[in-house]
Amino acid sequence: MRPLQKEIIEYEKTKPVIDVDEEIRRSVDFLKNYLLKNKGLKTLVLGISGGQDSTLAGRLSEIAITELRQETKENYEFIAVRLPYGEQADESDAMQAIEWMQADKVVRVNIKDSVDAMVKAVEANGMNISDFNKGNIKARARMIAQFAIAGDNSGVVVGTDHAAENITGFYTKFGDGAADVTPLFRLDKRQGRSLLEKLNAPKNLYEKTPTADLEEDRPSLPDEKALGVSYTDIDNYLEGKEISDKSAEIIENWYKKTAHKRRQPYTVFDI
Ligand SMILES: Nc1ncnc2c1ncn2[C@@H]1O[C@H](COP(=O)(O)OP(=O)(O)OC[C@H]2O[C@@H]([n+]3cccc(C(=O)O)c3)[C@H](O)[C@@H]2O)[C@@H](O)[C@H]1O
Ligand SMILES: Nc1ncnc2c1ncn2[C@@H]1O[C@H](COP(=O)(O)OP(=O)(O)OP(=O)(O)O)[C@@H](O)[C@H]1O
Ligand SMILES: [Mg+2]
Repeated sequence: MRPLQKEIIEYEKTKPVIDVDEEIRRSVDFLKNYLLKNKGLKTLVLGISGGQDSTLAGRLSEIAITELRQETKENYEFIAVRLPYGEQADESDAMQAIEWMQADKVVRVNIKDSVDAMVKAVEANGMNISDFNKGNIKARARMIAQFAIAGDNSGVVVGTDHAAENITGFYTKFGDGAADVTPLFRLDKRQGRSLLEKLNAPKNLYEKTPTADLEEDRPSLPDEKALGVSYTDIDNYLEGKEISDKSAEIIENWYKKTAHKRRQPYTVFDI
């Protein structure tokens, strides 16, 4: 195994082989225990995009909340949040995911006006916000909405970060990277898919091509195209398998380049 590969696997805590039932239970119990240990917290809040990760994190959240309600007789709730930028091309997938996970409540916040207003206000200073940069504003607008909903409902924001995304830093810093609890941390992409399969999710949702879908110039751009490496290679790398030097180098470059996203802000004590 490559020396950095070993270090990354230890950091991401990915197992080469998982017991799917055990991992489902582990995530559900984690969410339940977190709410039970932090008295006053009653709600889990999560944006549902129609993609694999939020479908899984949403179903795990609903299972946790349903069990908590049954076991405590208290008013725990899971709020699924739709956060389209205007019209979303795969809106029907998002609604199918919400129906399947049986979310207690659905809230819809269209982020278009706030994102466009932010772009306009910044550009009024003579700057030009690129389509790529605007994509990160969209991810941060979604973060603001979810924290506002959590704030109004004694809730915490669920994040969908997992090993195969964390390793490449393929998320917006303080955007979708910002959350209170991340039940998928440790799992790679195919392991997440196997949890969804076990939970009897609709196949079209977990076999869908992963996309951040943040750019207007490149709609539904597959993550694998943006990253230059496949999730199969990333998963194999995280499971300690040998992959081509070319793919390993791409992964390790992303890992090094995005180190700043996996930590607290730098201070005078860091340099
Ligand atoms: N060395 C360093 N030390 C400390 N801070 C550093 C830094 N380099 C950049 N930064 C800071 O980080 C910022 C850049 O990071 P960031 O804003 O995240 O932006 P960036 O990493 O450039 O872009 C985010 C990437 O994640 C993808 N994404 C975003 C959201 C969701 C998903 C998804 O899969 O759903 C994917 C998106 O498509 C794009 O490729 C800079 O503006 C700067 O503020
Ligand atoms: N249009 C959206 N509406 C609601 N939430 C969203 C939307 N887009 C992104 N999100 C949130 O941002 C998270 C990060 O997006 P990401 O694309 O990594 O995950 P995903 O769409 O759930 O799965 P996949 O990686 O398979 O596309 C989502 O899991 C979801 O919580
Ligand atoms: Mg997506």
